[in-house]
Amino acid sequence: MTSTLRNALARVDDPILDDDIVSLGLVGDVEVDGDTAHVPLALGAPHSPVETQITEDVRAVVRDEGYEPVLSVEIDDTTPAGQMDGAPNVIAVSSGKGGVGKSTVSVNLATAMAERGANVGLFDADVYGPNIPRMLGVQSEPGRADDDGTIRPVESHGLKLMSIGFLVGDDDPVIWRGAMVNKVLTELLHDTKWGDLDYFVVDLPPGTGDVQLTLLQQIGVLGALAVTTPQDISLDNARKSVRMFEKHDTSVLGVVENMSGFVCDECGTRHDVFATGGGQRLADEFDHPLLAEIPLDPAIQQGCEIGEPVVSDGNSEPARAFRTLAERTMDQVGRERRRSHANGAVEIGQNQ
Ligand SMILES: Nc1ncnc2c1ncn2[C@@H]1O[C@H](COP(=O)(O)OP(=O)(O)OP(=O)(O)O)[C@@H](O)[C@H]1O
Repeated sequence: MTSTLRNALARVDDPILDDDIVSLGLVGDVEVDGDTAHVPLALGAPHSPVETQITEDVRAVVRDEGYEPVLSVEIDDTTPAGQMDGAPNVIAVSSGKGGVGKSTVSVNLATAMAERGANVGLFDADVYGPNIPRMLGVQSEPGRADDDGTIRPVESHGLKLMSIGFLVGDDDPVIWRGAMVNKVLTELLHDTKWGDLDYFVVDLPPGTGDVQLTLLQQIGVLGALAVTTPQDISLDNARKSVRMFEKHDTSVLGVVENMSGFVCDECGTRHDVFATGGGQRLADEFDHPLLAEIPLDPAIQQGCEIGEPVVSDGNSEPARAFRTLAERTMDQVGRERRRSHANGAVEIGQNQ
């Protein structure tokens, strides 16, 4: 009976890994109990579009076979899980240089993931410009938790937020040396009571120095996003970021082109203020996907000023672009995790 069900589940495809979920080793031991079928699935990117589709397809097949589905989700893989309680999928948002919109991308990405139903933590590690609390309109400071002295993150827009800005204030010039920055960031990260998270977005300081590397190693990053604007000078810096990740065996989930073009309200014409096609060129050069092109739009900047991420703004063009970014990023996370599980399963001979 369970083998019939297993065979039926092979009708469900993983559209990213391009094979069926049984052959990929994503279906564990199926158990039938009366008219209920328990199906363990190896999935790693909660609320991602593709994994949502896979679970819906599995439920439909199980029902077609005459059972009520009960799914459980657990994954074994070799990708780094965040080294915090709850081992979330850690996504580092990086840029080779400051001012390209890395923090704006981090905030809107994290908000969009939370709006899809995921538990999301956002860590503002940008020591040189910790302005995420302001971008989220956060007035309060994090509190000490009563029981064990850990710090409780601030909750805002469905996210759990901790920022180095809560310690230094965003007007204070940071004159710390690298070692001190590392120490403070590491303590802040580990002393925060994050709870169970699905995704953990880290807004890295711009550049490719020691601070960035230490953080990558400390947190256990699953993959990075490289944010760039379209013009050559920004691309040169973004290229350095991508090389830094590759050198340290950190996957690059994709490239984000920000300030990609400005569409005039009045005439509807697109103006490529900062040249065009740079993000795609960078993506092609390293064979990574271009995940989104975020337009240059005053609403994005205004959202940052008033503390309301533009992604929550209904159907506007920038909101849609950030939502696309979140969906594709989550799908890239799922791809990394399922692929790693599938490869492991093949190696240890479980995928027969
Ligand atoms: N697509 C966009 N359209 C309009 N304004 C934008 C866009 N992206 C970012 N901005 C604005 O550009 C400024 C810089 O953005 P942000 O602080 O996110 O950059 P950053 O790369 O994180 O900088 P740093 O690393 O120096 O802190 C902000 O005022 C922000 O509101």
